[in-house]
Amino acid sequence: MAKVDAAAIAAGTSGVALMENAGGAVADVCARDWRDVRRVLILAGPGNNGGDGFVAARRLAEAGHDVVVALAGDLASLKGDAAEMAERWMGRTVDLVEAPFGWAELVVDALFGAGLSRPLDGRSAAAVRAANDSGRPILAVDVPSGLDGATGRPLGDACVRADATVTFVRLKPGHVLLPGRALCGRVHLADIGAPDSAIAAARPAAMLNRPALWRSSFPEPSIEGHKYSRGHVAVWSGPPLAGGASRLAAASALRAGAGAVTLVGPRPALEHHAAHVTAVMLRELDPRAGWSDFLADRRVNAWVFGPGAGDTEASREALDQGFSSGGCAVLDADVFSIFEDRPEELGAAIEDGGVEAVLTPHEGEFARLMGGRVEKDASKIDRAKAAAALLGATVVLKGPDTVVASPDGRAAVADNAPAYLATAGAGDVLAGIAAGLLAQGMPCFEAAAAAVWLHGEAAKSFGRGLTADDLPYAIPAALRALENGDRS
Ligand SMILES: NC(=O)C1=CN([C@@H]2O[C@H](COP(=O)(O)OP(=O)(O)OC[C@H]3O[C@@H](n4cnc5c(N)ncnc54)[C@H](OP(=O)(O)O)[C@@H]3O)[C@@H](O)[C@H]2O)[C@@H](O)CC1
Ligand SMILES: [K+]
Repeated sequence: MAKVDAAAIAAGTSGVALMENAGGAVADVCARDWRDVRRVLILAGPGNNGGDGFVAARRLAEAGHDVVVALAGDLASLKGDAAEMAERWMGRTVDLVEAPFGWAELVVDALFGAGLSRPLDGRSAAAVRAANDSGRPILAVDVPSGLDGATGRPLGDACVRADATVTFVRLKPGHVLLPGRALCGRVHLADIGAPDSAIAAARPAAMLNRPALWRSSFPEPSIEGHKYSRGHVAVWSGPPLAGGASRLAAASALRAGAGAVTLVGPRPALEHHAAHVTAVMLRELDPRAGWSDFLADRRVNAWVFGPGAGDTEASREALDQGFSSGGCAVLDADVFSIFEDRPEELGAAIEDGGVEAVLTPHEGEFARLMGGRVEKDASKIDRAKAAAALLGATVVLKGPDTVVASPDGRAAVADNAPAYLATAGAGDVLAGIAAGLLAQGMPCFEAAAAAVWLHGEAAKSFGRGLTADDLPYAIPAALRALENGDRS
């Protein structure tokens, strides 16, 4: 944002104009979302975030509100645009320690924004705690004070818990990554007049995971096609009593549009599968040849390994065969135990086999695989990107804010997963959807991002009470939402 700011100013939009628009947007949200509120307390910090607060104070007072500004520090030490805006404020200003929380009906948090450089302490930490404890609604300017907008994590113990946040130009990682997203409340994005050329000057760290990002490569079934032209997915099945996971993946790959899906495994496991599946095919494993012959069949376009596979000798052997046969692969679950603390070796196996791989670890599996190689304080976006670069694969770092990262540096963050999607087996479904899309020719990053989005939409269409068993049946509703252009 500092780059955008500088480029906007160089292109002729003054810093004061940007600040006027930013503060104006805050006042507009106050007036719109808190229509009946009259008494507004504005907590203003020592930098430009505080400057936005002074503009909002003036605009709200002009609109007839009773406004008090509680300033951290003294007026004389304000600088630049913030000093200018403080000068234009003709109303009441008190010291932060005298902030009248009891009087206020709404608190605007303009203490710290993008310039937060260390944990809050002393008077600002006390003010933030008092604001949170006041029971008054809080509207944060840019980011809730105390939150690191780049990582989505508070820098220390004290952080504003806002009901709503107004940010400018573009969302920041902290508005979508957790716990930041929860601390922001409803997020309003305001255009403050930064020209497009200035915005283009900054490369975004990530995109929101929306259909616009991958829709152009989403597979469209052709009327002239047949089942194999829509792709064939092979799913490795582990031992009989762990079969549910691979079955969920297989059913989901089919629902995502793969023309054919086969579960491959030892006979006792297939006998269990046979009691459950109909459209999914079963292929008994040749105890001598393994599944490499099957994968070598040119009609298998994508394979899934991990769900319910088990960390056994047979599993390791089958995974090796998978790597040697190349193709597209979704690697999940037990793959991360098999390669515990050995991501370089997993990366080498992917590279040597010429495999186009999508890896789908949750945080625990990610830590198991990566050991200490990725800085744990880095943002979830940066951690996923670092792993993707090291592994030479698309990494889907799962959670309520799933990040998909490509080795080429692109990343997408999902914000559409409902809380009840955190249920046993949901990850197996995600792996299956991704494989179904890969088999239809979608590139890894796009397939992974689309799978994550569809997974979230499927869950939402089903609603609460969802189990992973329900998810494959809910995929058609998500595909319909995509077709109808919802949320694109
Ligand atoms: N294009 C845009 O997006 C636009 C952005 N705008 C707005 O500008 C905001 C960014 O402004 P900013 O850079 O001045 O930083 P800001 O957050 O006000 O804080 C810096 C001050 O706080 C201090 N400080 C830091 N941490 C501290 C701590 N823990 N405890 C105590 N002090 C601490 C720090 O001191 P220092 O670290 O230098 O010692 C410095 O004095 C942005 O969020 C948005 O609201 C709009 O106006 C216009 C267009
Ligand atoms: K703030």
